[in-house]
Amino acid sequence: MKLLLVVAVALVDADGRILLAQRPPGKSMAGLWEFPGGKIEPGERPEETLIRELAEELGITVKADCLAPLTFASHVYEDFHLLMPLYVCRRWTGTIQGREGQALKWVRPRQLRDYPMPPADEPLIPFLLDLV
Ligand SMILES: Nc1nc2c([nH]c(=O)n2[C@@H]2O[C@H](COP(=O)(O)OP(=O)(O)OP(=O)(O)O)[C@@H](O)[C@H]2O)c(=O)[nH]1
Repeated sequence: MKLLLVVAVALVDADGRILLAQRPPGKSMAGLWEFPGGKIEPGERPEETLIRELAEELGITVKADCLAPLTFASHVYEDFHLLMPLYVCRRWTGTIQGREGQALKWVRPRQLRDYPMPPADEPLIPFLLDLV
């Protein structure tokens, strides 16, 4: 089975809320809420992937040393195995905007379970509850 490496980040604001992005219609798992991020392109370091994805998806600038590793997801989907490191970031520059038409929501860790997420993400929630 194919191993898919995706890198994601929990952006945390000054109130301890976490940013979720809603997968747009037409994509797999449309409507579910996920952490910003994406697939690692050949030759990229995971931090570079996140820096690129955060600029493309949200219009913000993040430095590699503001990305702290938190945990990872390992989940079997129907046609691939997802391995997804999750970073935490509390510092960025620029104003967050959904540049790909995706809805965005700042969510308190205790409210994360109110937002349907991809199945790979559910085991990550306790780590976020501990963090904030
Ligand atoms: N960015 C992100 N991707 C996630 C999360 N959880 C999760 O299962 N994934 C999966 O990881 C893959 C990320 O792909 P992507 O974000 O780069 O590309 P994409 O939306 O076009 O995916 P697609 O090829 O399934 O349509 C998707 O299969 C997505 O469903 C998450 O919290 N954040």
